[in-house]
Amino acid sequence: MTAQILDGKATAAAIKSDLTVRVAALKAQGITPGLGTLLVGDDPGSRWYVNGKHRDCAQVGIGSIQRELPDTATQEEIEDVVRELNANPECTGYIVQLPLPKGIDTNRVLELMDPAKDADGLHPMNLGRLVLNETGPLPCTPQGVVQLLRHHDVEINGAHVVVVGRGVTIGRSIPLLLTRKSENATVTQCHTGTRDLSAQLKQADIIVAAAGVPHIIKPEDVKPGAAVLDVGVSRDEHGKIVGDVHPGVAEVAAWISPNPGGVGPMTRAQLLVNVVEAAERNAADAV
Ligand SMILES: Nc1nc(=O)c2c([nH]1)NC[C@@H]1CN(c3ccc(C(=O)N[C@@H](CCC(=O)O)C(=O)O)cc3)C=[N+]21
Repeated sequence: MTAQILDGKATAAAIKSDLTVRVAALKAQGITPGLGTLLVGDDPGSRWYVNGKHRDCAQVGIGSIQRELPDTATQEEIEDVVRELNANPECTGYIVQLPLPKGIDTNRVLELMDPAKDADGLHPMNLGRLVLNETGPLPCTPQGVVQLLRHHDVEINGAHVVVVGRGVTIGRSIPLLLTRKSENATVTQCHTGTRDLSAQLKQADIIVAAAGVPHIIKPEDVKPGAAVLDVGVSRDEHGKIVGDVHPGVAEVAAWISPNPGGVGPMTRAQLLVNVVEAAERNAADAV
């Protein structure tokens, strides 16, 4: 058996074409959504991701506001840009590209953001709203995972999902999304303290691998017919992406997300969804 592909590129393209229509409707009401990005330092990977986000914006008609600081920037200088983006009416949503340089208090920066402009869904207010089942921007990669499953009609209702990883941006919020009544999954969260990861994985109908450990998910640990999502991004010595999922898993699983081409494009699409939905909420509030 060879697994079917959870095609993140195609799914993201479908989401973007829907957003193009919604952005046009907002513009007809005199509202142009604008995504701001703050990039601190000149890590080439981070720069590439930020540029990709602005390319996506151009495709769907969202404006771009780019801010950059050198990696020597102080906490104060970073917070000044955050205050500027909070106040800037052209910026309807923004992200502070993570990670920030060593010595910067990231949580303080995130808390200073206007929660109504939080395009990443990582502000404490918005993570709290998620816990409380209130509407708000959702964390991009976790919601990208949910949408990728939904788009391919993979049964989530009643499924046993095993998440590997507990990082703040991804692993920690995936169970919050998947255990909502609308998704109705049963979730086991595994991490480096899990005693017998292999035994947990063998129980899973759906595996979400967000450990950042190359090939931690091996074919012998996957139940035949499972869906496996590869969120991990490590690099080999040639700079090529190595995921958390061993390629042999494709022979056992029913569904697999390629990496690249799976969860990455979905993360970017969800960022745009958050920007457009925030603008739609503002438009509704203004009436
Ligand atoms: N505040 C903040 N929000 C983020 O969402 C955020 C961040 N900081 N810091 C860095 C990570 C990384 N990230 C990616 C997004 C898309 C792809 C993506 O589209 N990748 C493509 C191509 C990958 C390649 O070839 O290099 C793919 O998977 O097909 C990858 C990585 C968002 N991040």
